[in-house]
Amino acid sequence: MRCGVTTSSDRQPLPRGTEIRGKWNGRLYRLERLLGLGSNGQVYLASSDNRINYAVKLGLETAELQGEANILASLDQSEKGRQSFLVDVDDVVLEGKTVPFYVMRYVPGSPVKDYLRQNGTHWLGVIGYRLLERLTQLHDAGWVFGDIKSDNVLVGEYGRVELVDYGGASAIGRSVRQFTEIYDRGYWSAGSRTADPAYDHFAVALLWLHALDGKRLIQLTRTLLPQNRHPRELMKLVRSHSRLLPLEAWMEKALTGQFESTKDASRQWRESVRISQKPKTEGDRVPGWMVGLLGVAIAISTSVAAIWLFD
Ligand SMILES: Nc1ncnc2c1ncn2[C@@H]1O[C@H](COP(=O)(O)OP(=O)(O)OP(=O)(O)O)[C@@H](O)[C@H]1O
Repeated sequence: MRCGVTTSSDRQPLPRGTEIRGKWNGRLYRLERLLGLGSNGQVYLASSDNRINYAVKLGLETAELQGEANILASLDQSEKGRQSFLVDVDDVVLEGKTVPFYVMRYVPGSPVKDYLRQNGTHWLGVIGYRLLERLTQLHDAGWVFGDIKSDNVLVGEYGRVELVDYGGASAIGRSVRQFTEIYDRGYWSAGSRTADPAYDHFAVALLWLHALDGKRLIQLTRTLLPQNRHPRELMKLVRSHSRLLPLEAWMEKALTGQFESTKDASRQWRESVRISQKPKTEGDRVPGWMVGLLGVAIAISTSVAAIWLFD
């Protein structure tokens, strides 16, 4: 969990149009707008060489930022088939102070909770599947994401899913570096904080509970005595929610660490969604194109195919 020490996020955001030039590598970035304030730093959408597709993270804690950049570099190394995420690491002098920063590929999209609110919960099947596919790649490369939560799971056009904030990623077998309390299996007495794929499966289940039934989840965390925090309490929420009930078996396995692998979690998700999409009444019917979209995501998992579907 993050400790609440003072960091650059407590500082006023830098005005739009601020230019920063790296002290060592010399690249110039123009900060276009603030994307997010984290406990560790400020993240800006930025342009360089007239391309607006960078996210620059500025912080005051050199060690912390350097640690995050190192993780991103190792991830790029172990996931060679993917487009690199880390672009640059440098320092900039601002008002006489040296401020470390690193530059990432910009990920367009909205936090998954907002996306489902704006576009409808019928997107859950496709988004959930794509999230599990991304986690499969990460786990196969030897990493656990750790800090899964709505702000870190961004959904773009046609339900495309990308993770941000890899600062919390941990090598499998190490302790989870960073987590958010209500998503943490340790908090719910459901297992250790050792990084294994099941740690992420648990957090994915909490993500769906939080996104679809946030009020009751928060209420539960406020009223339960610590010794009563347990997956069975979470399952009571699942069983009494019309959207989550069809995913009951999947949610139970995720909350109790019963998937053999993330591939297995992904396969069982697909199966649960397929069954839950069978309409019980006419009004229940999931749009045909949505079923098709999941089918195509499964077959090829590329957005090109999704765009084609809409043409
Ligand atoms: N590469 C990116 N592309 C787009 N948005 C991003 C990117 N990286 C971060 N963000 C946005 O900035 C926010 C804060 O960034 P980040 O999570 O890295 O900071 P943090 O200090 O680790 O935050 P937290 O305390 O919330 O974990 C993210 O929630 C996300 O909305």
